[in-house]
Amino acid sequence: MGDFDKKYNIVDEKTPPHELLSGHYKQSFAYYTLRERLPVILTQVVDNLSRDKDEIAEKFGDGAREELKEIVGNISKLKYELQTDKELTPISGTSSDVMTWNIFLSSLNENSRSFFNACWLHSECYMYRRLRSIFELSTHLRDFDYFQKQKENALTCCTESLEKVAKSIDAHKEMERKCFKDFFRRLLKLNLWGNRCDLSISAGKEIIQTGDPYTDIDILDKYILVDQSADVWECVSQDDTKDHPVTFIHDNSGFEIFTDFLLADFIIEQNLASKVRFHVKAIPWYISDVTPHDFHWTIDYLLGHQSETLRTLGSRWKKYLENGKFELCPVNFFWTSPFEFYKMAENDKKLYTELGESKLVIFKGDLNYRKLIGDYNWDRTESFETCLRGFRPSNVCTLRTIKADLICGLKEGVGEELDKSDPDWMVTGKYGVIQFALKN
Ligand SMILES: O=P(O)(O)OC[C@H]1O[C@](O)(CO)[C@@H](O)[C@@H]1O
Ligand SMILES: [Mn+2]
Repeated sequence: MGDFDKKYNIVDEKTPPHELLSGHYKQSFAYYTLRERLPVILTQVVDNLSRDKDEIAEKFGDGAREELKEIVGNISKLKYELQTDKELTPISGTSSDVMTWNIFLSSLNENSRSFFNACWLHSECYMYRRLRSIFELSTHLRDFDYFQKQKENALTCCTESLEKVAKSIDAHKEMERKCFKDFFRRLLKLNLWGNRCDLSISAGKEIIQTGDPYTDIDILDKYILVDQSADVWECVSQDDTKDHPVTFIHDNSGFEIFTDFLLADFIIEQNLASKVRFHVKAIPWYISDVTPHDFHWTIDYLLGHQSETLRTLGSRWKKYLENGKFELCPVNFFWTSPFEFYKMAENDKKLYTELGESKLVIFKGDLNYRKLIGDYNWDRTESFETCLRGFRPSNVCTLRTIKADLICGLKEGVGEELDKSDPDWMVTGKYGVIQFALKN
């Protein structure tokens, strides 16, 4: 265990003998994120509020216009605290997660309880949680989603591509059952690359998906550093588990959630599982993460689209929601807590048990990956199973494009090669992994 880790009370028997990622290290991506990326994200929220103030006042009333001034002041205060590495003070708010957050914060050692000295995962989640409190404590804007417009744009700006993908998939569906394995693996890869499109990495600018990513998908295979898609197929195609759901832990709105639905659709159509469950975030999170509103909005948007292909998909998915083949799980604050997933069994036993009912749980994206293996400087060849530290409530799959400097499960030499050929390979989202672990 590094000296730095010893400063934390969060150390327990599952803590690996590696350094934590933290803004404390000036050459790190954590430092760059806290110093450059997060202040920009806060500034953009302020800019968007001022740009949209008339629209907001129209929707939430004149009281909201008045409150906006105070809200902007509080966001600036949060930005100042972040930039000057202030202490992570208790969260105020009315939601049921406030107490858990504050107990967690008070468990951190005093000398590591600040933005740049805390573990990166914790201080970054903390910033998004504090931002939410500012609105939560207001009278008129409690339910306002300050990232909503960006999330909606992320879908509406790529409908051409959505249509192409959907058409191309339909054409391929006519295949024989013996080819379903390849078809499924392609959908899985499409779903992986859909994760390139999150908004927090681009500080809120849309990443426009063009072309037909389904047909082009094989070209990207060279960027998949670990490909266990065959194991995922093995798991999902087991006949004796088809009465068990497949569960998605969603990540981003826009193109990504569309590809989540395409994969879920295939699972239902091919009767691989009787239902697909979806978990989303309870509050606006990391700009693009899906909330219940985004989930329904996406399906309704497709349902009302002028493209017949998209309308057909939208109405099928709406029907699945009505007949229970798709199930949006009740919001759970565990997903926006500071906890790594190995802590789920002790912090939310019910959720852990519920995930255990599934034949497969698919964790989408970079942040979920960080919570699966923890913000540690793992040996890059360490096995995925080891890094999960016991968190295997069910068969677990992760589809993650690499946007943070932590990874596991690589073959010997792969990381070193990339360090030389593409020094930024861990933070651009250009590379991805499909990793899988069997239930405990
Ligand atoms: O939407 P995702 O894939 O979880 O990515 C979230 C973003 O947050 C980070 O994990 C930290 O800022 C990035 O590395 C990534 O850009
Ligand atoms: Mn995200």
